[in-house]
Order: sequence, then structure tokens, then C-alpha cells
Amino acid sequence: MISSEAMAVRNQLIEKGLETPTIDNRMPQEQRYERIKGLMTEVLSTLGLNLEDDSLQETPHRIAKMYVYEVFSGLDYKNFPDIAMIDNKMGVEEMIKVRDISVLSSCEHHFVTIDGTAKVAYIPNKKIIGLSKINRLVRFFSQRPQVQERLTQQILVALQTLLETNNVAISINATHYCVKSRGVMDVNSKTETTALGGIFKSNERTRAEFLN
Ligand SMILES: Nc1nc2c(ncn2[C@@H]2O[C@H](COP(=O)(O)OP(=O)(O)OP(=O)(O)O)[C@@H](O)[C@H]2O)c(=O)[nH]1
Ligand SMILES: [Zn+2]
Repeated sequence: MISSEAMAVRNQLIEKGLETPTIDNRMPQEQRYERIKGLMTEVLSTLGLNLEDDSLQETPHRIAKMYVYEVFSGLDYKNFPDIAMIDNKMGVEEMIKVRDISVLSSCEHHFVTIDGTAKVAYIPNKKIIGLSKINRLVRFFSQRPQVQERLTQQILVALQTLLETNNVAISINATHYCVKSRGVMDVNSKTETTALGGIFKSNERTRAEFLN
């Protein structure tokens, strides 16, 4: 079942043109897994690998399981985290900032790892979010084929929707293994993306407090 929070976030992303481009192929998870397993068998044998070898035998199964149930599980809103919100009874008016949130995602151009950290901040309105739920949201949207810019925006919009305020900011600093382990093979470069909402965009001091 897809929760009402997940539906609200999804609708906002669609409205803002930020949803991950997907097609509705109506294939249940188990069927997706079976199909990918068969197709990966083709890929591996086309590469010339011997799938009768005991180490390689289960690799099509492992890859299909990893795609459907692990690294791309965020394509399915049924896996959207349960979000615990609490009323801002204590009247918090200052910035809440969480740093060093792990970001492990996959680049949609090459299907290899994006590895980094996120910093998230918000100024509460009527609601406060359970801290671990910020990490879970980051993780949900990371578990999709991604470009870092879209990932950053999706987390911003999700938090804005759930917290019922525009005053949210996020930055992600990440290494792209498609840049590091292949292609240009730059082992040092990192990419920083930022998405600012509400007062984080309009007020220089608030923005500076977040960015520094
Ligand atoms: N903006 C952006 N680009 C990304 C991201 N992840 C990967 N890319 C880039 O996507 C581009 C794809 O370029 P292409 O020329 O189509 O692919 P390619 O031939 O494999 O390119 P090289 O990586 O330069 O070898 C590359 O420049 C990647 O570095 C991302 O999160 N954001
Ligand atoms: Zn890439």
C-alpha cells in the first residue's frame, strides 16, 4: 500500500516536473526480478562468462535481486518510509541542521555508484520531523537511478511537503564512480549540489548560516 504522505510527495514532484522519468509497466516486483534475471544471464554470457562456474552461477539472480529489492527499490512508492511527525509544541523557530547523512546512489547514465554525504536544514513551522526520517528520505530517493541535481531537488520537495514549509535547504557532496573508475578517471573530483527553499533562498544570512 502507498501511504498518503508518499502520494502527496509524489504529486508535488510530478507537478514540479521533478519526478524520475518512469513508465508504468504494471509489472509486479517478482515478475521484474524474474525478467531481469533472464536478461542478465544474456548479458553475462554475451560477455563470454561461463555461468556454469560456481561463483558466477548465481550472479544474474544477485543482480536482479539487487536492482529490484535493493539499489532501485526507491522507484516503488510502496517503499516510501513511514514518517513520524511531531507538533512543534515547543515553538522552535531556529534552524535544525543535520550533517553527514550518507548518500549512496546510482548514476542513471552508467548505473555505477554515487557516494557522498548530504546536509539538510529546515526552520520548523507547525511540525517537526523525526531525525532518522530525514536519513530515510535521503535513502529512499537515493535508491533510484539518479542525477545528483534531481536527487537534491527531490529531497527538498519531499521535506517541504511533509514539513508544510518552504524553509528547507539541502546540499549534497558526492563522488561519481562514473567519473572516478571509468571514462575520464578523475579520482579526486567531487560534485556539490544545493537546493534552497523559502528563506534559505531569499535571506542572505540564513543561506550563509546553512552553507557555512
Ligand atoms: N549533471 C550530471 N551529470 C552526470 C551525473 N552523473 C553522471 N553525469 C554525466 O553524464 C554524462 C554522460 O555523458 P555521455 O557523453 O553521454 O556519456 P559517456 O560517453 O560515458 O561520457 P564520459 O563519462 O565523459 O566518458 C557524463 O558527462 C557524466 O559525467 C549527474 O549526477 N549530474
Ligand atoms: Zn555516470
